[in-house]
Order: sequence, then structure tokens, then C-alpha cells
Amino acid sequence: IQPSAPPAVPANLRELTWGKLNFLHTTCQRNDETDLCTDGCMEQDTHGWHSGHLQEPQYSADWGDYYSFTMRMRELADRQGVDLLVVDTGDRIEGSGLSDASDPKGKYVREIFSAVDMDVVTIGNHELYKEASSANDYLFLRPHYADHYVVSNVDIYSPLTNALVPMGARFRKFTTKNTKTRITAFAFLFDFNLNANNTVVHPVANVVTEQWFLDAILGDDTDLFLIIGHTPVRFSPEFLLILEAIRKAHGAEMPVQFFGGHTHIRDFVVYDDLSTGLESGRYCETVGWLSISHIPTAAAEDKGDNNTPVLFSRTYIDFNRFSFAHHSRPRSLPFSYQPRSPSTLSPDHDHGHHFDTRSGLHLSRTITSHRHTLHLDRIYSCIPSSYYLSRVPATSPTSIYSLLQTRILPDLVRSPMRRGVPTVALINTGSIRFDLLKGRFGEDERWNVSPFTSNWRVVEGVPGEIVEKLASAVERVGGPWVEEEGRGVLARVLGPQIPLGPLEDYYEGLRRKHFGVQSKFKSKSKSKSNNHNNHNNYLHHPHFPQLPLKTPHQYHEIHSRPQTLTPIPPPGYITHDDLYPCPPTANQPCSPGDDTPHTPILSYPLPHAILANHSFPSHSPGASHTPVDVVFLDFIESYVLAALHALGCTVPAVSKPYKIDLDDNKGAREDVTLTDIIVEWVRREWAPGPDGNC
Ligand SMILES: O=c1ccn([C@@H]2O[C@H](COP(=O)(O)O)[C@@H](O)[C@H]2O)c(=O)[nH]1
Repeated sequence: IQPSAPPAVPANLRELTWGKLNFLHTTCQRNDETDLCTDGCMEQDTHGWHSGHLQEPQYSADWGDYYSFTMRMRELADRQGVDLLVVDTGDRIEGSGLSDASDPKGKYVREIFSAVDMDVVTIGNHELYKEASSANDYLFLRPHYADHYVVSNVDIYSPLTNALVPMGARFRKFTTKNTKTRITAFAFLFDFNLNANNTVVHPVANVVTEQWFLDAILGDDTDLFLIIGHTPVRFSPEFLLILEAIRKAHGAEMPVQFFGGHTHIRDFVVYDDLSTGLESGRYCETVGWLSISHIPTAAAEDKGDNNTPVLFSRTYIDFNRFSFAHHSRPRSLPFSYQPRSPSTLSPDHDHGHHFDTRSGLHLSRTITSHRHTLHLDRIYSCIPSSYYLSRVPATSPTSIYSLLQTRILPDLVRSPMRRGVPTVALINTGSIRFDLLKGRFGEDERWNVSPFTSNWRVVEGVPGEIVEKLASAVERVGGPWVEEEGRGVLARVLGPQIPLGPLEDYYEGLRRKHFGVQSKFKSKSKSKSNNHNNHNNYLHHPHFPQLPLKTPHQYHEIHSRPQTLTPIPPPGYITHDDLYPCPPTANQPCSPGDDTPHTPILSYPLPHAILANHSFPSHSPGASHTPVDVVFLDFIESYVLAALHALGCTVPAVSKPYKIDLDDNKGAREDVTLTDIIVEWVRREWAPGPDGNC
């Protein structure tokens, strides 16, 4: 744990269920340039949050604590004669000072991340946005993790030879240490198309027909297929295609375990009797735990062990030392637990404390030292009260979007070259990544809130009537400014032929179009309890990052369930997945998945973009002819130009840079970012006290 982090609050934890095969899962985000790691656990879209959450006790463990956790859990697995595998599904960079404040970005995070052994590790979309990020992954993580670094559908133009080569191993076949389970592992990135042009992402639909893939899945050398990937587990056409291919080759009896990511949620999907998928949240808030009671193998067949049903269990572990220490404590466990005498403990672990390891403590100190080098504890501002990303509707006064729309953007997205010109500014809501929490706001938090390097662009002289239509389209639909839906649909959505409707209708249409296949539980229960089922599916659309407990009725429903709760459970997730609330027809054990009972945090759907009107006198006489500057982030340039075009505006092929003067003695600049704007605004508005502290 970092010295400035709050200690975890003790809670009545739900115990983990161990099986013969167990996994720890993270999807981290890290940036990298230099050297690398080792192998072994499971994780979630970490986005560089390896220092832990310094303002939230429930997620305050750091990567050193996670290191110790994986080591202790491996010990418990060994002592029971079962297996523990550790995996990470990518997006390790962009989201924290540790990964983004260094030059080059990610200089320190790679070294830190790679201290943890991974059995299978892969990339996310954030590793591919910039040429340098994928090149560094290829140059350093690939050799470090060797054949454990698996990337089944991405190629890279090698930074060394310029030849197009596979980004990582296409697959990995291995036999587990204790139960001798034979595993064939793949790792697939969803069909991402916003990568820099030094990489090529092959659509999963093509890859599953390629000969190398068919050869890899055929034969009788596999007891379980392990498919990890930076791909959502629910509504994912990519994962369903892979499952379909494996089912075609091996029938219904082959276990297929998926670990996904990208949508930043906790989720668990039951695809069929022998296939499930786990997604383990975001930002080092969650470690996913998955266990499989046993895998039917040839050896088990000989012992007659294959006759009992295969059961899956999942738990979302809060990323704090209390949870880590609790779950890894030596105790009586289901599979013949043998306490080791102290003298047989490895030197790394034999230092009188049952949780910490020497290497874990060393890693925590290394993080502290890098934080110091990067000045991450420098304070710019003291935020008087929190502004949230999705805990409140985007229109609420305590929404960070509302603060941006009404104050920050109008105040600072201005150019001295365009004084007096009516202006509107558009940002994609995805450019904001985290809450602006009450308290210190410094060099670390700036990257938490918005880590991207996009600059501002402008289309000048857009007729007022088009700007009015753009504003109304953004308000009503939000604009599909995310890559999955950005595949050419924006013009159609904003075009007059598509009736614009409420957000729910829009999502419903997309869901029907793209995600026809439902999980077994979903389809069974649908016939019996349509309402419940639709509700659950709705909640788990990728654009609803976490359970939105929308009505007091739902709140009551959760809290009236019998649970052992501490008097005031810490705030956090109450995850709805395929096992909770219990589906009416479930034949799997049904239970809440969060290890810690929480007081729920609400989560509301967000529009895809917000538009701030600085000075455009909309609805006033003559407004429809007023020429307006439409300013936006370069990340959404192609979408904004397409939208303006669809609305009848003659637009240039590319927009112009928009120069902003932040009054910081640097003059008007083209390289100002949204992050710079936010830092400058909160610095002016809520400066720290004379001693520099909050
Ligand atoms: O330069 C960038 C890159 C990304 N974004 C936003 O991030 C999401 C993707 O992030 P995930 O963690 O993979 O969900 C993308 O849809 C954009 O909204 C950005 O704003 N600028």
C-alpha cells in the first residue's frame, strides 16, 4: 500500500470457492517502453492504477500488495494440489500518473506490472492507439513474457525490421502444474479499428476460419480451452464466434473458459453447461476469481471422477489489503490442506507475516519512489465537493460533464484569434475517465480524470441552424462516438431518415441488430420471466458500465436479501450477472458475486458526447444564419465532420488546429489538451491553501 493511501475498512467477506482449476483475473492498463516481467495470475483494465486508489479505501491496495496476494494464493493452491492461473486482459496504460506522467509514457509502469507472473497476458485497444505503445509492448513485454504473451488476432510492423509479424504468440498450449490439465489458450482483441497504422487487427470472424486456428483447436491434446481477450463477455459477437468454432470441433463436452474486458464492468456470463465468461472491472478496483470444480480429463476418467457435474464459481474481489489478506490466509480448505512448517517456506515468504512478501513490499517501495520522481504527490487544487462520472445523470449539477459543459469548456476553450466569434465545443464523454473527487487534485489525479493527448480542432463558419441540429442530436442520442458503434453509423443516426428517440430505444435497436444470441440462462428464463430478463440484459449492455440501480424498488430488493452485512458496508458495486439475482431456472449455485457487501453506488447511462455552448445565441432572431466555430477534440474529428456533412454542412476534408491561450505565459498553443484545460480551471477556481495543502 502507498504511504498516502487510506487503509482498507474491514468487512464481512464472502468466502471464495476453490476448485481443481482456479484463476485470478485483472484487465490492467499500463504504459511501457523498457524492460519486462515474469509469469503467473488474473486481472482487470488496470489503466496504470498500480499505485492503488489513494482516495478510496476499498481499492487502496497497490501492485506490490497484488504481487503478495498472487504468491500467497499460489501457495494455497500448491498445498491443496490444485492449480491457480493468473491472467491479464490488457489496457494497462492511459489513466494514471504512474503510467502517463513519464516521458516516454509508461516508462515505470511496465517494470512494475511485469513483476507479477502471468500465465497468459494480452493487449487491449489502448496498447494500439499510438504507435509507440504497441511498439514498446512488442519490444519489451513480448520477450519478457515469451509464449505467455498471447495475441491471436493482431500483427505489427516490427519496429526492428518493419516486416509485418504476429504481435505475440498466436496461442499457447501448456499442462498445469498440479492437476496436469492440458490447456490450449488464445487471446483475442475485439474487432477494433482505431489502431495506429503500425498494427493490423484481424476480425475474429476471419481468424476462426484460418487454417492455423483450426489446426490449433483440432486434436485430442486439450482438456480445456482458455480464451482470454480484451473483449466484453456479454453481447460479444467475437467470443460467440470462437465458442461456436470450438463447439463445432469438439461438441458440447469441451470446457471453454473466457476472460474478457474493455467495458470496465464486473460481469459473469454462462454460455452453456461447460462454458462461462468473466469480466473483472477496471482500474485496479477488482481482481476476478473464477474456479472450476474439476475438469473432465483422461486421468480423472480412470479414477471415475468424471461423473459429477462441473461447477463454476466466480467472485469479484475488492482491490484492498483486507480482502487480499483474508482470502489468502492459511486455513482449512477443501482439498486436503497441509500446513507447511515455517522452515519449508520460501525465503521470500518467511518473514513472520502471513500476507506480505519481501518482493511485494519492495515493489510497493519502488512504486513510491517512482511516484516521487514523477512528482505525483504535487497538489494543484483542492476540490470542495465531488463531481461524478456516472453516479449521477450527466445533467446533474454534481456531474463532471455538467461542470465541463456549463463552466470549464465555456471559460477556457477560447482562442485569442477568434475573439467575439460565437463558439460551441464538443467532447466525447469517453474522454473523461474518472470522478473529480472531493479533496486533493494533483499531478496523479489529472491523469485519472483525463489521460489523453488529443488537441483541439475547429470548423469555422458553420451556419447556426446546423449547430442547432447538432446540439439537438447530441442531446437526444449522444452521438455514437465510440469505436464499436462508430463504424459508419453516425451519419445514419444523425441523418433525417432515422427518427431520433430516447437513448433506451437507440440501444435496444443496436442490441437487437448486433447481439441476437443470449446466454442459456437468459433464453430459458426469458420465456418465464420476461421482465426480469430484459431488465438484466439492459443493465449489461456494454454502455452501462455497472449496475444502475435506478429505482428505490430495486434498491430495496437488493437490501432485503438475507446477507451478513457490516453496520455500514463500504460504497461499491453490487453486481448483477448471470448468477445474481438468481435466475429462475438456474442450475448453477446462485449467489452475489462481490466479495464485499457494499452500499450501492448508482451508475447512469451517459450520452456519447456533450456540447458546450459558449456564446452562440441559439433561438434568437438571425441565429440560424450566424456563423459559428465548432471546436472539438481531434480524437472525434472524423465523426464530427461526418455529422456536419450529414446535417447538410459543406465541410473541409480536415479541420484546422484551434489555438488556445491558457494565460500560463506560453501564449496561444495548438498542443493544449482537455487535461490541461481541466487542470488550469480547477487551479484557478479552487487553489490550495497557502501551505500548498488541502
Ligand atoms: O485518445 C483517446 C483514446 C480513447 N478515448 C476514449 O476511450 C474510449 C476507449 O477506452 P476503453 O477503456 O477501451 O473503453 C474510447 O471509446 C474513447 O471514448 C479518447 O477519448 N481519446
